[in-house]
Amino acid sequence: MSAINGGYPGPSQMSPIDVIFPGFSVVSTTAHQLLAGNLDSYTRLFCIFVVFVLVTRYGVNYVWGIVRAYFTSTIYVSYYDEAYDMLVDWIADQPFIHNAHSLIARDRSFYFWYRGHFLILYCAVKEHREDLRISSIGLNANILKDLIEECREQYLKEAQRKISVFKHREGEWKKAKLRPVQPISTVIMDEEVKDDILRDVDEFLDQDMQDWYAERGIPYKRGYLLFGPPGTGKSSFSLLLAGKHELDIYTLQLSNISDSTVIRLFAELPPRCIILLEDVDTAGVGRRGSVNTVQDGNSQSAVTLSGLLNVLDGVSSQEGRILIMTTNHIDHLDEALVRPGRSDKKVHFKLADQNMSTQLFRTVFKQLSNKKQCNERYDDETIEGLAREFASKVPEQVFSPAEVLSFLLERKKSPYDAVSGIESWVAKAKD
Ligand SMILES: Nc1ncnc2c1ncn2[C@@H]1O[C@H](COP(=O)(O)OP(=O)(O)OP(=O)(O)O)[C@@H](O)[C@H]1O
Repeated sequence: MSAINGGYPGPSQMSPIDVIFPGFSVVSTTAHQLLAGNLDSYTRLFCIFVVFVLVTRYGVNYVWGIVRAYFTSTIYVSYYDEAYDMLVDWIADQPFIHNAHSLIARDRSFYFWYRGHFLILYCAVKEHREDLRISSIGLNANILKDLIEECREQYLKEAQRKISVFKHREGEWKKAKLRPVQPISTVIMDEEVKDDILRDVDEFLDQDMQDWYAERGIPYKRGYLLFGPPGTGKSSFSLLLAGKHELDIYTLQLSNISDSTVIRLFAELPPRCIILLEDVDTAGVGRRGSVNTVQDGNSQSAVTLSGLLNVLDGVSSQEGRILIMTTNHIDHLDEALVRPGRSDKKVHFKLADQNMSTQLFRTVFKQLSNKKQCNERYDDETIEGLAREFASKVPEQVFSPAEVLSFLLERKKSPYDAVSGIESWVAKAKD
């Protein structure tokens, strides 16, 4: 034994130097034996292998630890920092990540190039929250500052692409949520009808238009009545219209509100905004004489048609406000509500026809570049053929776009399943 060890501590014995350089004893013992040449060739090969493993295991880590400690710049982003959300949003769009949430679920490192610099992203999970650390080689931290700045800019740009939706609560407007702005093309409807209303809104919001109205003494406001069966896209269209023009949207359910509250809420509207009155027919204000009685505080009060008309015509509802009323039953509405001046344009939202079913199919199964797909990749031609086949099996004007979309979403993993399942779904739905 002593001949083999040659006076050096064996692998099982720890020398104090092992604390500083783990594995030192093993390496030095082996090296000594090799240099002494008193081993047979198999043992020598084995020793070389062990040395190699140890050097790889400890040496690389050790050198990397030194580089990290003394030759890298690092920024730490805690879960509670504002920069955390910005960074995670940015990471989610990077090609080296396929799913940002899988990144954030466990301890791991990612290596990537950013503007010609090699960066390391490390995610550390601590007590159900994650902290991020990004390092670059070199002592100049400018590249990390640039990265954070880019994340911030992207984040702010995205926030701008969200619209504020206000709802009324206890007689006050409350910001309900920020909604991401999607293109209005995602609402599928007759293209001519859509173009017509979009052109009308564009023209109304044109910069010179306010003066044009003022010079002629015409109140600067515009009203639209969107009518059609449930689930045909009336509310979605209104929200996306707000997004398109970067306007805040104020939504009002008239069914539990009094005249005095409506007056107060309209008085608080900002100059340029959209006010959305949903399902005006169900509010009890659809026709003259009908009164919707509600509890408002302690006193019995009700929103009335005349009360609503006064508010819509009043000064507080001018200055560039767009009124959108939606209803499932245009025939239930009083003429006064439908007439031009209050409803300048009436837009019919229809049940799905063949063209709409084809477009809904495309929406669900189209391939998005750089985005993770939840279904297998199919080429455009295949999707196009399947979309036409699918639409030919959906009867015209029977189902709402919401119903067709919901059917497709349940089968979003396979366009073939959607095509093969549509006939039995239609038959069942018609029963
Ligand atoms: N024309 C459409 N194009 C695309 N998606 C649609 C369309 N219509 C409905 N949808 C889908 O159905 C959901 C419900 O639609 P939405 O609330 O806009 O319908 P609505 O006509 O306002 O219904 P309601 O009359 O019941 O208020 C939407 O979130 C959207 O996903």
